[in-house]
Amino acid sequence: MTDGLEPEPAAAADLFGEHIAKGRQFTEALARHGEERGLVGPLELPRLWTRHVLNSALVAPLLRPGRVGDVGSGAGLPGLVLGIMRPDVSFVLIEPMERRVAWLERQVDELGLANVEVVRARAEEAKLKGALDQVTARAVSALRTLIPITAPLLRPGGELVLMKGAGVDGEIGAAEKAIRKYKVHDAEVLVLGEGVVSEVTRVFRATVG
Ligand SMILES: C[S@@+](CC[C@H](N)C(=O)[O-])C[C@H]1O[C@@H](n2cnc3c(N)ncnc32)[C@H](O)[C@@H]1O
Repeated sequence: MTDGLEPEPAAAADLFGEHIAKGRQFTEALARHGEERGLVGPLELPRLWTRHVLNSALVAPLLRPGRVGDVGSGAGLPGLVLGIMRPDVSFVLIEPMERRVAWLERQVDELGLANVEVVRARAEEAKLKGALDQVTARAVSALRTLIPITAPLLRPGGELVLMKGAGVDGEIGAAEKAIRKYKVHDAEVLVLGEGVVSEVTRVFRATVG
C-alpha cells in the first residue's frame, strides 16, 4: 500500500475484471511516483482510484477492436488504463512532453502492454492523419479546440470518445463551428458510472466524416 492512496474501491475489481492486478500495479506506481514526476498533484492521492483510474476505466466498454489514439495521455489517463483493460485493441498514446513520454514508455514496459505504442508529438503534428478508428482524450482542452486536433486523426466514419466534465453542454454550444467544419455528427453525451463510482464520467461521443 502506498501512503495516502485511497483504498481500492469495490468497483475496481468489477470494472477491471481479470486485469485488476495490472490496474493495481499502475495505480500504485502513479501513487508512488506521480507527484515527483509532475503527473498528479498531491491532493489527488486520496481520490486517485475514483476520480482518475475508475473514471478512465468506465470508457473501456465503448471501444471496439481496432486502432485507438489517446491524445494528451499525460500520466496515462485514460490511455494506459484502457490499454490494460482492452488487450484486443491497439492503442497509440500521443503526448508531446518528454518526461511524460518517458513515464508512459516505462509503464508500457513494466506492465507488459504489447498492444500500446507511445508517440511523442502534438496531435496536430503526429503522423497519424486518418489512421485511427477511435480517439479518446481527457482533460486536454475544450471541445472547440479539441475537435480540430482530434477529428483529423480519424478515418472517415471514425469516432470521437472525449471525456468531459459537467460543462459539456456549454462546450458543445461553443464548438458549433468546429462541429460543422470537421463533419462531426450523431453526437451524444453519455453519463457513465452512475451508482458504480462516486463521480460519474461524461463522454462526448460522435462520428466524424
Ligand atoms: C491536463 S493534462 C491531462 C493528462 C491526462 N489526459 C489526464 O487526464 O490526466 C493535458 C495533457 O495534454 C497534453 N497536450 C496538450 N496539448 C496537446 C496536443 N496538442 N496534442 C497532444 N497532447 C497535448 C499535455 O502535454 C498534457 O500531458
